[in-house]
Amino acid sequence: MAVVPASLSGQDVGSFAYLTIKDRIPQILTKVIDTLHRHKSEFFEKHGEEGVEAEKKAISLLSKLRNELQTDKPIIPLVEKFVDTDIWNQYLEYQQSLLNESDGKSRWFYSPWLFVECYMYRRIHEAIIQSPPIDYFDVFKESKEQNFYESRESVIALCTHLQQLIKTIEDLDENQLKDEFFKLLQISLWGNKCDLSLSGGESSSQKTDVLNSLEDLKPFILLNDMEHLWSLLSNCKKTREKASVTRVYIVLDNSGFELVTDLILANFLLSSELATEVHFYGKTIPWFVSDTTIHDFNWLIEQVKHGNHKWMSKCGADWEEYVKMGKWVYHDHIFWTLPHEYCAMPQVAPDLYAELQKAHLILFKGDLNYRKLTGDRKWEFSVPFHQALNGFHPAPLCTIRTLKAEIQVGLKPGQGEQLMASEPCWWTSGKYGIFQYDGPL
Ligand SMILES: O=P(O)(O)OC[C@@]1(O)O[C@H](CO)[C@@H](O)[C@@H]1O
Ligand SMILES: [Mn+2]
Repeated sequence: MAVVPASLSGQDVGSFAYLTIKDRIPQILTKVIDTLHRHKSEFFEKHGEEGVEAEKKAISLLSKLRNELQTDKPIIPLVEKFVDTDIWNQYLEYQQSLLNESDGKSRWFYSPWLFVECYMYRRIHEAIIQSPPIDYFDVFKESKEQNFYESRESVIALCTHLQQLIKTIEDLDENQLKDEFFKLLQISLWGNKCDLSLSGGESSSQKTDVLNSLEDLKPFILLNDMEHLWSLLSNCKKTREKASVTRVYIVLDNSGFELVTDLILANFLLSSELATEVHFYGKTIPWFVSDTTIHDFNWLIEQVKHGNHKWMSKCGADWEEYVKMGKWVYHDHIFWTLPHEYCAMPQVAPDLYAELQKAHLILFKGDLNYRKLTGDRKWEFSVPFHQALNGFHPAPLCTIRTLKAEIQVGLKPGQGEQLMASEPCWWTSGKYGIFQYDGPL
């Protein structure tokens, strides 16, 4: 095993991880409890007294969870049977086996941040599934929907742009097509600013005109491997035999505005023939507030289709058609909501790893994916991305992420230190973004 640095953790007082565990996570839990409260009458209407009792039970489980967290109690095993319960509990044991200090029990502030933060969302899910008949309830649904509604103007602008582009796409020369590809990649990048976990669950939608801001935002792209993506896909297009395929996989992040930007990009990939199939990977359970589940994916396409705007509706109708025709395929896998680093995928989820190996290119959206790709570890800024991936190389891949955690690799010597000196929050504010590629050049 290669030597890897220590994990980011709440032990480092004042770090972003510490502040997340201390402030942001309890704030999210409080919001979840409040959401359940607000739906009390809905539960009553649907399920009668049983619904109200279930709401009380879920709230009491969540209040207990918040107390465990705030008093830094030991991390306890999951109790409710679910597809991943055993894997989670094995992982908890594994984390305990790594401890040589304290009382040998994993604790919120002492254990790796990635582990405890994932565990918190998994415990929220447990509280819900332990509370039938409201065990179907997505506590983050409202916020995700609000994010979409508030971004309406930007969604219309993007759909209109895409439809105009498609009309003339066959007349574009190579350079023009490449420019358009780059534009939509950047839109998908900046779409990642809109996650709801960083804002503690508060509204974080897209209200500015992102299309006309791209030039101004360029200086904030710290690593820009877009050219590699173009070479790879345009080469696939040129050398592809008639009946063969080019598969692009998008490991999705947030629903709402970010998902729209990803679907716009995916639509362009098909229309430009840079890809012939797009596969999407979402989350099986509600995750990190705004992450996409199959319900969010279908809901959003439906909303776009009935958007009451010519070009928006056209996009929605086309997207529905792509799904029906199998040109767009949505996949679920429990691995995406486990706490493991991606380098563990071949052991933990060999079926998923084998699936990813079929991709011509995998796009990993968002900050959490970056944390899992690099193991959420204290890597030096200049360590090559390939090394930080620690053996995870299923296919050529690119991470598209705005920086929202204290982790960044692959920078030029001195670049990270310089940013640190001039702007201490550079890697947590979401102001900067990267396209970081790993694969054959
Ligand atoms: O993956 P995303 O949606 O881009 O970001 C997830 C995120 O908001 O969650 C954590 C804070 O709780 C941070 O790592 C990160 O900023
Ligand atoms: Mn997210």
